[in-house]
Amino acid sequence: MKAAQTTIFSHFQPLTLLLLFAAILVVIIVNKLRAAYRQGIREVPGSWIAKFTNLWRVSMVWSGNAHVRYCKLHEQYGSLVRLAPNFVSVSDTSIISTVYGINTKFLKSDFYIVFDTPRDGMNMASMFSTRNPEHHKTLKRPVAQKFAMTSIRSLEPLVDPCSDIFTDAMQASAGQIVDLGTWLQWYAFDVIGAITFNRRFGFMEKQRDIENIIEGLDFGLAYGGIIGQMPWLHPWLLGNLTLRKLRAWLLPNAPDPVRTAINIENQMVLERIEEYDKSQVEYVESQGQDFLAFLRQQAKNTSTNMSSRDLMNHLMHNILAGSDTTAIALRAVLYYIIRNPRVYKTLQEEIDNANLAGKLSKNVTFAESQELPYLQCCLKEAMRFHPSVGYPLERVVPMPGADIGGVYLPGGTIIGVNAMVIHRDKSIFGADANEFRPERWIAADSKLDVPNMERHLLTFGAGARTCIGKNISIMEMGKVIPQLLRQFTITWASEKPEWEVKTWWFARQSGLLVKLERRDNS
Ligand code: HEM
Repeated sequence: MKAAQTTIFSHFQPLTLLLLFAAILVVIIVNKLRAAYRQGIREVPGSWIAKFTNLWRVSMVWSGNAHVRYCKLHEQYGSLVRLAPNFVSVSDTSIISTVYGINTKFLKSDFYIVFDTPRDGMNMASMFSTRNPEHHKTLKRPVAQKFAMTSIRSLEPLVDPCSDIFTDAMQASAGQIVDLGTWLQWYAFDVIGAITFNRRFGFMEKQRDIENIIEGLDFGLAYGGIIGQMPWLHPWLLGNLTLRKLRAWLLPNAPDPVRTAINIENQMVLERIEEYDKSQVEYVESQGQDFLAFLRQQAKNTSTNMSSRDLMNHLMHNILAGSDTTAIALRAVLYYIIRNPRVYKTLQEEIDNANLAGKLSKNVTFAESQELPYLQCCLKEAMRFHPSVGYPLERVVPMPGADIGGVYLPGGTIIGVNAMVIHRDKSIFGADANEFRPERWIAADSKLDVPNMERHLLTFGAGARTCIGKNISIMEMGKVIPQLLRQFTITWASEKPEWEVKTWWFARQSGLLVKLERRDNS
């Protein structure tokens, strides 16, 4: 044994070790050079460091300024920008239908694995995060009907009590400075709880971050946004079940998105599933418009048995995909209205006239909101000016490669179009694309090609994987905003001239401090 050890050791003399390291270094350098100067992608301009390492891209998103940086990079380099050895950001809009369209061969990249959620000891892809088109179809089939326009109205009775709690709380705070951004987040979370499993989280009633849900999910977004740039790290970090347990044991008070998700599942969703299963007749008849009731009822009607894992996957996914996104859009609408007196006045007049004509119910309905054309323009313009997602929607170029914006990129290259960049494209949205101007969406008045603008509005993504919850959000916004503006005059009350935006996947705003004064209508 001793002799054997001596023999092995004798092979590793300093010179041998040095040669070994040198060989490894040469292999790494050669691989880096090959990746950097791969045919096709080498023609794409960008920072020279980005050719060699993903760290450049990580440093770019780390600051939370990606929404600004992406725009500047495209201004500097043009429609294709290389941000990493294997990643190209694209602002050439002619590729959108090929890359994102129905039956596309450009599949979601591994960026999305950071949004898989843990369940039963494994990481599980959701309808949003799955990279596999067949899996996507399987997940989408049972729920698609509930997201359809025809079903949206059935959700309104679940939304109305949330709007009342919200406006009542604003009544109580009238005249004081209110952090409207936080309230809109509480509102959006409570609405999504109500429509998903017929229970509000209670953020608005308790006026605080219950069970640190918001803190945990914020941390998850920052983690996902940064680690998603190097997704191969994820299995060694929060994607690793053992490491996660160790982290929770060592740092019990640190924000933990996984624990947050598990807490929501165990403390809220499971309880509702049990309640539903115990008294389903009463539940369905009295309140059964929510997603849980729909899925349980559908399984019963079709004699299919959706596993509790799949059921949980659908319900949790609604909560994760539909809360922050809507809160960001709501903040954007109100912020830009408040900061643009001309727009505010026009919108206020539209709402007041409709109200005087008896066209608005106590709880404004979705149908009524759609009869307010200027409001609809404000919603679109705010979501154009400040889309909720601030990163490119990443897709993988299929084998053997594809022509992207005039450059033939090899299969396996990751590309993505960023709504933040496209939405400021003057050739689509007009010379004043950098201004907030809802009138651009009025087809009769606008000198712009409005249908073309609609096609390039990427707030909800595009094509095969476009947002399935879009109508729910538009319904939510269309209902609450007129209700709020009918009751209050809202003014900017922060000492700072603007809000602050930090982007880690979602472009989240803070500092939306306002004062609400009661109006005669309240
Ligand atoms: C203003 C609010 C919202 C915005 C801005 C938004 C944005 C988006 C975007 C950009 C995508 C595409 C992501 C990609 O291609 O990588 C997406 C997908 C998705 N969103 Fe939304 N979303 C919103 C509200 C909602 C709501 C309320 C729900 C559910 C209740 C929801 C559920 C989903 C789902 C399930 C997908 C994946 C669809 C698929 O791959 O088939 N979203 N969303």
